[in-house]
Amino acid sequence: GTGVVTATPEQGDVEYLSPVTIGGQTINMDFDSGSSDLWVFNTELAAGSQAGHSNFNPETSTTFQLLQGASFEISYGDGSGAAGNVGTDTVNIGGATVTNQAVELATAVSSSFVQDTQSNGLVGLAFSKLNTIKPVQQKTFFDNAIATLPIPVFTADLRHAAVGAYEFGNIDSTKFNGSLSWTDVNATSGFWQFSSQQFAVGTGPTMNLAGGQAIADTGTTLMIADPSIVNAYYSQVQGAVNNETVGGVTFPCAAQLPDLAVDIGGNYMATVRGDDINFSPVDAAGTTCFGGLQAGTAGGLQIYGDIMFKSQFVAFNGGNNSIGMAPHQ
Ligand SMILES: Cc1nn(C)c(C)c1CC(=O)Nc1ccccn1
Repeated sequence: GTGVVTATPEQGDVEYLSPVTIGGQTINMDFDSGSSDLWVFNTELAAGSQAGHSNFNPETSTTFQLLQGASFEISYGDGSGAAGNVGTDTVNIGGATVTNQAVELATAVSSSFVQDTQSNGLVGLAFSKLNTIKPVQQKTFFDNAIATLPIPVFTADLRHAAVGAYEFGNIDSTKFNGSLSWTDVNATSGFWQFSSQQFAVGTGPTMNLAGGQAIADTGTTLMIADPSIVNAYYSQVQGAVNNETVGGVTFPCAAQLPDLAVDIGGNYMATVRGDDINFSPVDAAGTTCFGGLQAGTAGGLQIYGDIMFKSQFVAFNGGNNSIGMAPHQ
């Protein structure tokens, strides 16, 4: 069957949380199309790390089974990470159910996860080749569910400061304008990766980023793009500065931010709304704001995170490894 769950933004759209039922226990988790481990806060974690979180208890699940000798260790591009043991259990996401899903029980998590008490783990939705479980790599929820879904797709409908949805096995055409533009992804990296070689700032000319590549990553808050894009963009924003102390580009909160259009696989220019690029104030007075568009390394992989998803409805097709996009309804 299909599955649909709410995607509720944390304060400031830092991440989006969705209910996941593991062995009958419902836990709010962060769906991440940029990684491939399903790991959860749990009762094996040190009490200090458990504090404030919903913690899965493998002992009270009648369907949990330890995967003897299995472990995981994951680190994310922002330096955060988690590690621990592994079991299997029945995982139900809005009705879409997998009976033998690898559930990774963190015994160590980095401070950024401990501090974010709204989030109790991640559901990795990239390709299973990125799963970190050893000695035998395991499959993602989507990989395990795909054969049972009416269509081999999940969709992300993320909104600014409003409740959206993740859906498995169905594309709700009431959620986007017009029709989806489809692009083949290159799954070799394990990410939902596509070429992104052109961009335009506001009503300006289309500019080239030869060889540009990007991933669609619901687990990343911002939009990490090539410095050439970032510089071209903020050259159009009065008062934008690269603020070393804050760790990225800031500008006056009153600044008028242009839209940014980015190429998706050569088939579609996805427009990211300028006001979504005004991410958050960095000072109490709300005078200076932090940009939702920040620079990655020149020539590196670009990460189109939640800032893009707030403007674009995205369908992930695991049947033919493609991504569909259209502006939100
Ligand atoms: C890949 C990457 N490089 N850099 C600099 C960043 C910020 C990323 C994205 C990233 O770390 N995303 C993430 C973090 C925690 C949990 C899930 N996803």
